[in-house]
Amino acid sequence: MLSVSGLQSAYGPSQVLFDVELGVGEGEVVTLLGRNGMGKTTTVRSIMGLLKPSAGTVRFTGREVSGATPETVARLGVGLVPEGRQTFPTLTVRENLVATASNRLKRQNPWTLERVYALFPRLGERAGQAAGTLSGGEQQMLAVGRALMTNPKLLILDEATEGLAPVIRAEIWRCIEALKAEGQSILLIDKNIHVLKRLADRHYILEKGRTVWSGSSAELTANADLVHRYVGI
Ligand SMILES: Nc1ncnc2c1ncn2[C@@H]1O[C@H](COP(=O)(O)OP(=O)(O)OP(=O)(O)O)[C@@H](O)[C@H]1O
Repeated sequence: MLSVSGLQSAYGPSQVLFDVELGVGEGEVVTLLGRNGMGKTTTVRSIMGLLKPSAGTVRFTGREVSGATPETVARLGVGLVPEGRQTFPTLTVRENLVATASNRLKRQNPWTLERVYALFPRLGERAGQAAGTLSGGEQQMLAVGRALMTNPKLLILDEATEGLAPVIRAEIWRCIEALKAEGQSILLIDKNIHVLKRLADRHYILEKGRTVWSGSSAELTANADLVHRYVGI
């Protein structure tokens, strides 16, 4: 579904990605791991068309999308929950959810307000409340709900549980598990490696803008020194 190969990206003169390789198959949950500043968010920005790669390829559902606009990438079916949530603060929860909603890919059983409220009952209870007045955890749920309302083929979550209270974090994990059970393809960036080992099928580790390791959850578990070296846990 998503295949990234030899990806290089820079911010002006400063090169950040040197050789990123990663892939997400249909119905797979895949993680991108690595310490702070190793290039995870830059990889996501490059996939989404928010940053134009200087070399390498990004293919999504068989189409080359390196250099495509964010609108094109979104229209092809990539939904992003960006780092820092970025919901529309003055719009209500409901307005946020419908603002970018679509089912362009004609998915059966598409996401609707009702389905999002069933997944996150707190959002239903606060449907008429301005997003800016929600707690951090509720805003995160809204960011996930908003991405789902675009009915993406691939959902990318960049640090979706960062800074959340454990109970809220658990709710986000529960939601991701439910999405996985439905066959949703997901690329996850997160630091909760213990949860990720249980939840995800495969993992990639980035070190200074390069993919230095990839493998299954069992392989990751068997390589505690690897995790310590590259992820710092
Ligand atoms: N807009 C920018 N301009 C210049 N350099 C940037 C910019 N954004 C990020 N960088 C640099 O690119 C490198 C990779 O950053 P990136 O945000 O991709 O890392 P990350 O692995 O996602 O880390 P984190 O977990 O801290 O978000 C860092 O050295 C960072 O300082």
